[in-house]
Amino acid sequence: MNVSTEYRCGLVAIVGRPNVGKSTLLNRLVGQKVSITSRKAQTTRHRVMGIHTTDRAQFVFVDTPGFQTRHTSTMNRAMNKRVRETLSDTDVVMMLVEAGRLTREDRQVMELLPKDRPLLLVVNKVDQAKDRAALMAYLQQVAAAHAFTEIVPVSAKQGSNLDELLKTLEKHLPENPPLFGEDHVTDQTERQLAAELIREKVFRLCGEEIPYAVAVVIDKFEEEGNLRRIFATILVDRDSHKAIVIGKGGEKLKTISTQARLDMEHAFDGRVYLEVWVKVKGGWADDLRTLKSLGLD
Ligand SMILES: Nc1nc2c(ncn2[C@@H]2O[C@H](COP(=O)(O)OP(=O)(O)OP(=O)(O)O)[C@@H](O)[C@H]2O)c(=O)[nH]1
Repeated sequence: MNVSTEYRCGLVAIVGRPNVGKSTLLNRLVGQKVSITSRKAQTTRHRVMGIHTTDRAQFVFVDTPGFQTRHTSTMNRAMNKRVRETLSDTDVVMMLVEAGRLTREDRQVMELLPKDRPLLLVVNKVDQAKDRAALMAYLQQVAAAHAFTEIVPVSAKQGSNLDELLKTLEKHLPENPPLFGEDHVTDQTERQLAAELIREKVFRLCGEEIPYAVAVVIDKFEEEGNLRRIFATILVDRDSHKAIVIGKGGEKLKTISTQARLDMEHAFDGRVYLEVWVKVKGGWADDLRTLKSLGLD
């Protein structure tokens, strides 16, 4: 049997007003946060938040930049238009609400939902529902509020009914081969990946001249919206190696950090400010830091 003809894969947008449990659900569905080392054309308008792969399907969960429901000025109407366009770029839209609550903000989110995609309403936090009758009444209320393709009650926190949710989602994914292979996804943290990308550039750009192991320490890693500010130090064994890594007039180091930064922006799908220093390893303090960065302390 040719598996690829039956395999399902697609982009699943997760939307919902703040606090409905989007992050909790995503963590439950995909486990550890992943970094993508290779972006795909299909995902350029989205940020891939996580991937769940089985032997039958691959779910690529994405968020929708600019999704907001608070304002209705002209500028935001333009923004909402963009949000709508971005959402119709996905294969399935999954909207979350809290069991027992349907607020004005929820209704505003509903207004932004595309009409030509499968729409899944996930009623989260059912563990908080008072009783079965109240939950049934609530499900009827949300079913009347918008034309959802499916409604699935879950508790992201307790992990209940998530298999059912994935089964329902799978039905609505198009037949496609998986978008991401294992080699495109790493479960390294973004911090580790940043260090690895710098190290790789050092080897690529001065490999022959630096025969000894080079360690990269991430001194600071800050996230601010879509921008990551990363401060790193390349630790080398001797002064002569430091000179090689820095290069004439700092040219080599500049190339290393520019190439590493571009790779990071690609992998993290966001802007990166990168500052890289070179230091000669010396003394116990640096050695300790090196061991730490290698996870060997
Ligand atoms: N009781 C209960 N609480 C939940 C459940 N899912 C999430 N929560 C809680 O709801 C709160 C908000 O959850 P988040 O996952 O941060 O919500 P979010 O939608 O990502 O929020 P924003 O990042 O603000 O958009 C947290 O305190 C969660 O622990 C659930 O199934 N049951």
